[in-house]
Amino acid sequence: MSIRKNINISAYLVVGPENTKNRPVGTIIKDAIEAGFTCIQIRSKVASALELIQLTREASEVIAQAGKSDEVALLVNDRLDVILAARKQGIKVDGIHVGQSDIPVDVCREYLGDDSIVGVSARTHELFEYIKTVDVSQIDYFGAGPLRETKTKPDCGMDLDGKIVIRSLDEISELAKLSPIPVVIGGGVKLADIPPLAQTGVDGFFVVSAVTEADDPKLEATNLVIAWNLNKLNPISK
Ligand SMILES: Cc1ncc(COP(=O)(O)OP(=O)(O)O)c(N)n1
Ligand SMILES: Cc1ncsc1CCOP(=O)(O)O
Ligand SMILES: [Mg+2]
Repeated sequence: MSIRKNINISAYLVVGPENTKNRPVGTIIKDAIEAGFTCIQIRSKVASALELIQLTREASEVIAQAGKSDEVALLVNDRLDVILAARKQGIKVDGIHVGQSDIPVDVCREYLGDDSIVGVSARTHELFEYIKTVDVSQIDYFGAGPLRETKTKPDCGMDLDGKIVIRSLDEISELAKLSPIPVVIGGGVKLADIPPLAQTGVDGFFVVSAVTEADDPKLEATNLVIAWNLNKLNPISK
């Protein structure tokens, strides 16, 4: 079955070389996958296209070596060009994550094809109206948040007036109920947040620093996965 139909965003790592305290990205990804993470996104605002292709290749190999190419999705943030180039080189990349100012969803879908995953960051401004009304026919999940401000992405949750809007657990529960497609929540998420977040009914959490900056990334990733699995509600069927 295509990984798109089987998408699992319950434990989602976003990572790039600027996040790892100089440790190899591939090693952090390996730790996360062995800990049970279900989705990996390569995201770098500093790496060149060639570096991103190489990181994507390493991530894809790590997933394959773990025997999880059919269960752990590998996405690239923003860079449709990088995905197309990687695929041209025979690298298995499963899709893209784009935000509100990135390449439009219909273009991503056209170039990546029906078996690919296209994830989209939900709009901050008028979030609930957006979730209820946007055409989701080509979108596989919404990324939303933040739970709190985060130095990993200082503009996360920035409203039209430049203020950062954080989301309460009640708002996140509402989002889970309203969204016609799965929702993954990130931005400032740490281990202690997982039990209440898992109880909101969303489909998953995403983290950067909780894992990539941990003294022991594998242990932290393991604890995050265990906490999610112990506390998650039965997903709302969508
Ligand atoms: C899973 C997930 N959700 C949201 C984002 C943020 O995407 P975007 O708004 O495009 O911002 P950048 O990540 O490009 O800075 C994400 N990357 N992943
Ligand atoms: C990529 C991204 N998109 C929204 S918040 C964020 C960064 C989250 O980083 P952290 O988990 O370190 O707060
Ligand atoms: Mg983006």
